[in-house]
Amino acid sequence: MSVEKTPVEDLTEEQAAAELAYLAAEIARHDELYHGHDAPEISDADYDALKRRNDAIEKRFPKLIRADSPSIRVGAAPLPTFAPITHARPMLSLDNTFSDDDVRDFVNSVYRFLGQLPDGSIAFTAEPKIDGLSMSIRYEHGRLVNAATRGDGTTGENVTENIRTIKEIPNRLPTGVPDVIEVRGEVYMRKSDFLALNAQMEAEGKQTYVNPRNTAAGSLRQLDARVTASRNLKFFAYAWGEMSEMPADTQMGMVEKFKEWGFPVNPLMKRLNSVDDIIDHYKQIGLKRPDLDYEIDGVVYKVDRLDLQGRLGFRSRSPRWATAHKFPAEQAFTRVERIDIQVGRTGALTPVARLTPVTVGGVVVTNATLHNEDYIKGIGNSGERIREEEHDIRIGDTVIVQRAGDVIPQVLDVVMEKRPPDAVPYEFPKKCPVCGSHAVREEGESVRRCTGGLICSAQQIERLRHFVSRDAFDIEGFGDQYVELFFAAGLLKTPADVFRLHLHSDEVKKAILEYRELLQREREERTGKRRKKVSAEDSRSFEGVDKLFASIDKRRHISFERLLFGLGIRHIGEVTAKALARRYNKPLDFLAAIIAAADGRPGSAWHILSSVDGIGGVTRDALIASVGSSAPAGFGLSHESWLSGVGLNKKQKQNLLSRFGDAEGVYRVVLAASKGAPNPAYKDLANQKDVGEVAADALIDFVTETHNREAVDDLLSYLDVFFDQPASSSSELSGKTVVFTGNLEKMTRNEAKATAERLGARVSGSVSGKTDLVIAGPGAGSKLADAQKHGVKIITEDEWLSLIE
Ligand SMILES: NC(=O)c1ccc[n+]([C@@H]2O[C@H](COP(=O)([O-])OP(=O)(O)OC[C@H]3O[C@@H](n4cnc5c(N)ncnc54)[C@H](O)[C@@H]3O)[C@@H](O)[C@H]2O)c1
Ligand SMILES: [Zn+2]
Repeated sequence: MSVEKTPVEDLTEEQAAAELAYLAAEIARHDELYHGHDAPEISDADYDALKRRNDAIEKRFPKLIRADSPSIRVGAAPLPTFAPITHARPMLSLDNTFSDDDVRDFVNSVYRFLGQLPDGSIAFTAEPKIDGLSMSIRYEHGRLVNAATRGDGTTGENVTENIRTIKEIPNRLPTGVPDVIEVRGEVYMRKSDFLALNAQMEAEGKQTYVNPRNTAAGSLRQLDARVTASRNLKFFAYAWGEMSEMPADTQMGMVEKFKEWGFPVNPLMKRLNSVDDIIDHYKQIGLKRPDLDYEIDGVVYKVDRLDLQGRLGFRSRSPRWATAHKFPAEQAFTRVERIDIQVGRTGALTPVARLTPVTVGGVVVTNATLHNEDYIKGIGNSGERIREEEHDIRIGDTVIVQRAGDVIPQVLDVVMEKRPPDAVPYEFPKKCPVCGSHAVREEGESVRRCTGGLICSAQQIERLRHFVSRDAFDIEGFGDQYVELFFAAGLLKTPADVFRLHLHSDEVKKAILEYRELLQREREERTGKRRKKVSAEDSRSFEGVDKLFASIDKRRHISFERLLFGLGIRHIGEVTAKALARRYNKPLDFLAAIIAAADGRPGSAWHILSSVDGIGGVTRDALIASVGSSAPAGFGLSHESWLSGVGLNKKQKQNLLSRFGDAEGVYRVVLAASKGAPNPAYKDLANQKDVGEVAADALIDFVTETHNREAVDDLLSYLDVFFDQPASSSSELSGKTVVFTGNLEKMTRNEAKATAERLGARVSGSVSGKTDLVIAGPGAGSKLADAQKHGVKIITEDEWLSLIE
């Protein structure tokens, strides 16, 4: 998704520096994902756009070029899993060109650099840019001695054993080959092999691969060379590293030699002089692209004569004598058969278009994400149009999909001429397709979310993890694995199930045992070693289970604020939970307050009116009051004179008129707002410190969902909820600011903090003149020194404990 960016010419130096820092980190991250892990997060086109932005900023602010700039780095550091190999000559990247003009510029720059007129006398080779993984293979005395990936250009990964499994790559060379040669080229996977592999994965119920490039890279960088062998990888030779002797003096001549020596070379390579011929060859290759059995992402041009290449030399990350002319992102037409809604772990509803399968760049595309309901309508994240009016996406529509590189394809546009006459605008569901709870969309958000957090199976794992976590119910020993394990075993669905686990103690133990066996089997498969079987009688294995039940039991006595926070209601963080717990001191009061507030939840007109610039709460309420007392239209009072009578200043009046058209428009909105104005109960809830409207709305959404109330009632039947006493003002500590530092030995930090707060103290993270007391455990450092400096009283943990007794 594109975000509006400040044009490079408008950036201040400060903004430029900040953006370069961001881009350096972001591009390095994508390099690592792409080159290091063969698992990119963004498309190549998006990645290239980041690089271009970086280059443009650096061009305008050359002083700001960073030492870690992506314009001077290649690839990503080799993985430590493989032994490193330092390349005898660096393996560089290529400069990119995207338009015909860029190609002209490249050719002209070559002539200029060599001090020649662009008279067409210099020959260039043009060959497909294979989308694979570059490799340097070293032969000594005709024998393959090692092979390395590019890595960061200087050091690559030793993958010799894996390379030996590729049949196309000779192990021995014919006689007459120079003593030392390094042949470089691209390892790739054929599209047909890729599709067959995916078909097999699917048949075995396994995860399929995304594209041939990442699959080739992943297949090659395997610790077990047998896996590589099973993948039928291929190779094209097109470059070289160290050569003890040069067998040719042109690029073309070198590639011909490689062919003679038994290496596969690409048949579409040509030698050309004029820019027009070069561009024509690019187009020819582009036309053949869909029929080639390997993926290519452009055409590489290189100066043919090696002596000229030598004079042109290198920039920091690429040769000056070559460039890669990239193809635009690949697109195809297909039909939207269905729109499915997926519910994520946080409850977000994401629409996915199910497409008639279509091949885009060798990859069969069947799905495309539609992001959210606005995207379907053609509206972007900031409310801007991303497609023409009426080009909303409908079931039955023929659409243009783009697979800009590797990630999930996008639907670019709708072909209106092919829209079936009966296609209707897509109606986004208002209910969660997984659990049936209502799905709400918050003001200013594009995402619609399921409110049935506790009972929605799409979200349950996430909620349960949160429920048992440190800051919520704090159940000792209940880690994420247990949550997943018990969930999978059907023992744990809602929070109340946590307190029922001990009733299924045998099943709990069985689940844990099976899990341990699985871990052991995996370990054995990895290491090839067998171990003693874990036995059910092994009592030690289950020591932990009884402990777990004990720590669950301990938490049946729980504070209201932890309970509230533990439910994982959206926007109810610790601070808000605490504020609510302080305000209400019976669960029923709390529930009643929310139900009363639900009836008085303001309508959208009220929100719209509140959002007009310059209209604060007082003015808004005055406007609303005025429509209640005098009804203009019916009593001969014009809308204009009504508006003038409210007592607005000029600016406010202007803003209202420009937002709602005319006085009548303003009147209508105010009237609607008066009907949907918040009631006192809502205001009371939302106006509390640390609560606010967003949290109030989330609470209402949660409580008004029957399923949630049932789940909470169920939970409450196991709990003994206590409400923190309002801070007793008689306590010695009330109103004091305290700081804990060093290691506390008898209580956790959280416990210490909670007790201090219960006694009315404020807990701060740093010592200042305002601090009243520092509790220092062993290992206290700078805070202790600060306390001494400010003359603050310092006590030990034991002294603290006796103080609070
Ligand atoms: N999606 C992402 O997150 C992400 C991240 C990093 C890189 N990338 C993609 O990877 C590429 C950038 O990586 P790069 O630095 O390797 O540059 P590059 O792929 O643009 O060009 C250099 C490489 O081209 C290869 N190549 C293929 N055929 C060739 C031929 N005939 N002659 C010479 N070289 C040939 C070589 O392996 C060489 O190393 C871009 O396509 C970029 O979009 C994507
Ligand atoms: Zn749901």
